[in-house]
Amino acid sequence: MRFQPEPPFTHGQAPRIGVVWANLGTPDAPTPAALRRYLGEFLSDPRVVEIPALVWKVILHGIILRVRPAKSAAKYASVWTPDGSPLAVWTTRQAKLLQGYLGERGHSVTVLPAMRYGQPSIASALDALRAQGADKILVLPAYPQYSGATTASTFDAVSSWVQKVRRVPALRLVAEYHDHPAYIEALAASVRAHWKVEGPSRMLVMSFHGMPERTLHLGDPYHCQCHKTARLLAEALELSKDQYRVTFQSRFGKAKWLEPSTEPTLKALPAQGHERVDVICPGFVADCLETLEEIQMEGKEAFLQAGGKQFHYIPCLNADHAGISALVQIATEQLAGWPTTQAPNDADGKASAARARDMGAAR
Ligand SMILES: C=CC1=C(C)c2cc3[nH]c(cc4nc(cc5[nH]c(cc1n2)c(C)c5CCC(=O)O)C(CCC(=O)O)=C4C)c(C)c3C=C
Ligand SMILES: [Fe+2]
Ligand SMILES: [Fe+2]
Repeated sequence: MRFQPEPPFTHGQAPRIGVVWANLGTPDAPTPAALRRYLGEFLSDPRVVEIPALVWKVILHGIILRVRPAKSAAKYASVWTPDGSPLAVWTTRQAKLLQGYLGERGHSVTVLPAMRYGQPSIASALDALRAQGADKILVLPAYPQYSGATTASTFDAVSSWVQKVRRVPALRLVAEYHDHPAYIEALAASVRAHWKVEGPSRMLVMSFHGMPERTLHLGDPYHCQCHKTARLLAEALELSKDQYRVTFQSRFGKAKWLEPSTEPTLKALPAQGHERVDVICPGFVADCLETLEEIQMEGKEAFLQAGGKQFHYIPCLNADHAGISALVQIATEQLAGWPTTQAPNDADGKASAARARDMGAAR
């Protein structure tokens, strides 16, 4: 069958509005086998690695998937929690909180977490929302800054699902929110809260996930959006230019990536007179391998070994009240015009009355 069967429909069923809170995905265990599955899917996405397919297939299967899974599994094991991978734990919790906060503000919507790679897949979240009767769905990626590798790839997954569905719901895709005042203020509040306990820092490093530099020249707005987020955050914190740095982490492969790189920057700071550094990762809304292992563990070690004395990692927004409130504000603006404030019973009553009338007229 070309199009999958529609979920059962009962006349009078209240239409629902759904939100998909979409993140990258993470392995389901910190083991080489799970990493091979995860990296195999992730790194086969042409949005992530933009080199000719055949050449990449040979490198990926011949080298990378033989070597990297064991190394990455050991890194994941160092941050794994009793409830699973931090990225999965936070993303699930954030979806629940988002639905709860939206409900408290009178918006009756179902929010489901989804992962671009692994489970729960974007298609399964969209199927689940359709099964609940959702005829309007907002897709909110967990990426404030747009990039082809992340945001566009999420939209690709939505579009593949659309091509298999008979009754396609109304869809809205949120492309970016890198300069949204509520998101900037949530980040600023998290830094201020940290400084209230630890005292202010003379150097704040804002570390974003890297991308191949070529994507910048090809017109990907990611680099520009990271810099705008950083500038707005610095302004909110009243930092002068010499009190913060914008860096890029998680380099992959041999191509040139965006500069400056986080680790060399951290290593250079002590010689420039900085005994203390505070690091925040504003592009990640949830702590994950890249923030916990690469920054909080490896970054700290690099800074201390280079002569630094105090390394402070400022966690991602995670389940932070201001962070979730910012996401609620972003979602609410994007849901504008959709009847989210209609009480389900009310909607149910109106829908069944209207349908009964339609059916009567049709007979
Ligand atoms: C060519 C490779 C990669 C590109 C391009 C890339 C872009 C990119 N990634 C994120 C966010 C995350 N990446 C994470 C892990 C991760 N990223 C890559 C490679 C590329 N990322 C790899 C191989 C991995 C897996 C870990 C490893 O083996 O090193 C994660 C963490 C996932 C987790 O499970 O915790 C996130 C989040 C962004 C935002 C981005 C482009 C802007
Ligand atoms: Fe990545
Ligand atoms: Fe990494």
